[in-house]
Amino acid sequence: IFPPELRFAFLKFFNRIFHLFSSYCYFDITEIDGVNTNELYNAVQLYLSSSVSIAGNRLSLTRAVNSSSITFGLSNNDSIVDTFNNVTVLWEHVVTQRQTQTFAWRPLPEEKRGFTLRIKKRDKALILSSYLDYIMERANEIRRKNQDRLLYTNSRGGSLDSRGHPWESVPFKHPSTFETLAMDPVKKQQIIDDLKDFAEGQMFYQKTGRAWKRGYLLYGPPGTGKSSMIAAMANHLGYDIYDLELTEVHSNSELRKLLMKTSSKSIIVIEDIDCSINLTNRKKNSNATTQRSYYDMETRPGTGSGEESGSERIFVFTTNHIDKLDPALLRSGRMDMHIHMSYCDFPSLKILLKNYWGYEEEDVDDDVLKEMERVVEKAEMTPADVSEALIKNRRDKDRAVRELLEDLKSRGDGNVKDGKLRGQSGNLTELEIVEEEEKRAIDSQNEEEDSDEEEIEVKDNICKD
Ligand SMILES: Nc1ncnc2c1ncn2[C@@H]1O[C@H](COP(=O)(O)OP(=O)(O)OP(=O)(O)O)[C@@H](O)[C@H]1O
Ligand SMILES: [Mg+2]
Repeated sequence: IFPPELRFAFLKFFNRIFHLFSSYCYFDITEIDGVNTNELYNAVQLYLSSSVSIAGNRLSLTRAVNSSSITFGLSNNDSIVDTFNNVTVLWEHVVTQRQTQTFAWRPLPEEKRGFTLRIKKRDKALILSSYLDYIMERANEIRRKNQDRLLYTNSRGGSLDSRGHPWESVPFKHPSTFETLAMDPVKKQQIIDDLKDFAEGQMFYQKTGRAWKRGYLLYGPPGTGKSSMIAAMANHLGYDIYDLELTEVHSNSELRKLLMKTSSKSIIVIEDIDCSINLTNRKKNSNATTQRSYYDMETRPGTGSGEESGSERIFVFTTNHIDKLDPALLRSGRMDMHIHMSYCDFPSLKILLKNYWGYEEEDVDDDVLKEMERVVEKAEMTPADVSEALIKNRRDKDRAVRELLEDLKSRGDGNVKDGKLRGQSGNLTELEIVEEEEKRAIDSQNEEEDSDEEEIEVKDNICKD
């Protein structure tokens, strides 16, 4: 009845009035912007799939290629509430049918999808840009965590692949997590907290002008979980692992190339660092410095990947013999945390019982548990040994536990008899002497570190002034 022009004008007018009185503003984020895919759309989708307490009763599920996890999403025309900095916003997923195209170079999907964000007008300035930044950041993180990890190795001894990369990669599927890692829970939590502070510390590193890196030294006998710890770190953070085989590196420039080709948010691992040293010492001049400088080198401006403060790297070194390490390697700034992985103690034993048998503390006979607590440290069994004992009798849990206890007892008695442990007299045994020496070596390093740190602080202050 009305001519279309009039109808349109009326609608426009009505809309304007409506918006004038509405206390909300709306932002449309369409999936396809012109012909390009809108990155923000994907980010919002990922973000909503994880961080919002999902209350909608219809969710869509997706699983990406190369991923082992499933993500939830908002179904068509559903909405969801989110809060950011105490501001509440509403997201709506809007899906409409697209008009059929007669011809297009690149056919568009039949449905037109988009998110509409509703924010109170008075909150707009407060949060909009920081909220969107936050969403992009979270989405990247989720993307990384959903993807399977990669393990890179330099076993080709310096030769490059067809694309000029010195690293070879395979999917990394180590199941170890901090939950399954058997070690003192307090120490474990310290490490988790340290990783968290580091991963979230970009601002700190930028502000202080320090390279965004952290070094961990894991030491202890074989089978105590050093490699498992590295896997747990990678799984926890969602980082890839670069397993750097130093014996395959022939020069500093080669090492530099390798380090330059590592990506940000990765863990660079150098296992058995004491063995690498023995080997490299043979060729004195070029390589004696190698083991020390790889850690420093990567972070010097101009030698890194070119995006210094934004590129985040964790170095992990492992050794069975901390006493054989070059003292300079233990010095300030090179290792931020020394982590002693040791024989199975009672808390670790309980974790292993839970891993393998699903045992909670109350499931195991009280007397057996007490007996285990009494003997486990004397037995000096590694978590690897205990794990082995636990899976030996897969079909008979009770028997497995009984046999493990017997095993612990006999080893413990043997150790006491051989005088390997602290005897009645309180004298230190051979083993403990080694441990004491390790501790002393580290303590003296720490002291040096402290004084070095003071020096750095002074320098920092001078710079500030
Ligand atoms: N702390 C632990 N928590 C859980 N499982 C462990 C632990 N330590 C060892 N294990 C078990 O033993 C196996 C071997 O351990 P892992 O390779 O981590 O030891 P390692 O300290 O790296 O030894 P090496 O010095 O020989 O490299 C692991 O795959 C795991 O099943
Ligand atoms: Mg190992």
